[in-house]
Amino acid sequence: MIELKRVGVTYPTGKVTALSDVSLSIPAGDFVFLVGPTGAGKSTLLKLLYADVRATEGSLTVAGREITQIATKDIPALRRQMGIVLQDYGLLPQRTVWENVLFACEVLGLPRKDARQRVKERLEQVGMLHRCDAFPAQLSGGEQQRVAIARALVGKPPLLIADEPTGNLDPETSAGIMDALLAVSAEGTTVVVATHDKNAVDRLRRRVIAIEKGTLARDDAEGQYGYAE
Ligand SMILES: Nc1ncnc2c1ncn2[C@@H]1O[C@H](COP(=O)(O)OP(=O)(O)OP(=O)(O)O)[C@@H](O)[C@H]1O
Repeated sequence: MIELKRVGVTYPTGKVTALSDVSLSIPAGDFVFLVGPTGAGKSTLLKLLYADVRATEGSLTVAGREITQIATKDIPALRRQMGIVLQDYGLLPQRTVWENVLFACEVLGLPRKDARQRVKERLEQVGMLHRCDAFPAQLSGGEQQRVAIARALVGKPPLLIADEPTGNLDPETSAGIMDALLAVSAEGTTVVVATHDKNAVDRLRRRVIAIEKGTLARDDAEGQYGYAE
């Protein structure tokens, strides 16, 4: 599903090397936590996967395609293969929960009848169907993040990328969000989650890839959070 070969990223601004010599392979269906101190390069690694930043060294394949030199015009097609969940939820404030998820279906060009069924299924899966008429401002952070996950998944993408999805949430709500991601993984979706959520990583004991100072420090099959902060 994901293959990085000796990938490096140097941002042009200030010549910051965010990643160097990172090689890793994530097979389809894997659930991976990406951990590491602030500034280690986790977001950069995720951004590479959805072609928001480009590799300046090495090569990478995502969802079966070589994307090292992907043309800008081909990026929307790549992103249709994945759901992306970020820390700030990114819901449209003027639209209801239902409309937010339906909008993602429209962007994907799904037939209307099919779309309604999928919106219902996904909101049910994340436990938010009962709030389908609410606007984002009427929801808690955890509820908004659940809706964001439903929206990311409505196109049934083979890959889900989440960047600190529980960053602003209390431990109990975070646990619920992580369990929702695990449920998605159980359906066969490949899930990659960058997180500082020690509780979740230690509780779920999944594959843990640790990045430190832009390099791959650790890759454990049933890993734990710990690294020197
Ligand atoms: N657009 C950019 N231009 C220049 N430097 C950047 C840019 N984005 C990130 N960096 C730098 O690249 C390095 C890695 O940043 P990145 O955001 O990937 O870290 P992170 O591990 O996700 O951190 P955090 O846990 O705080 O989110 C940092 O030194 C950061 O300052």
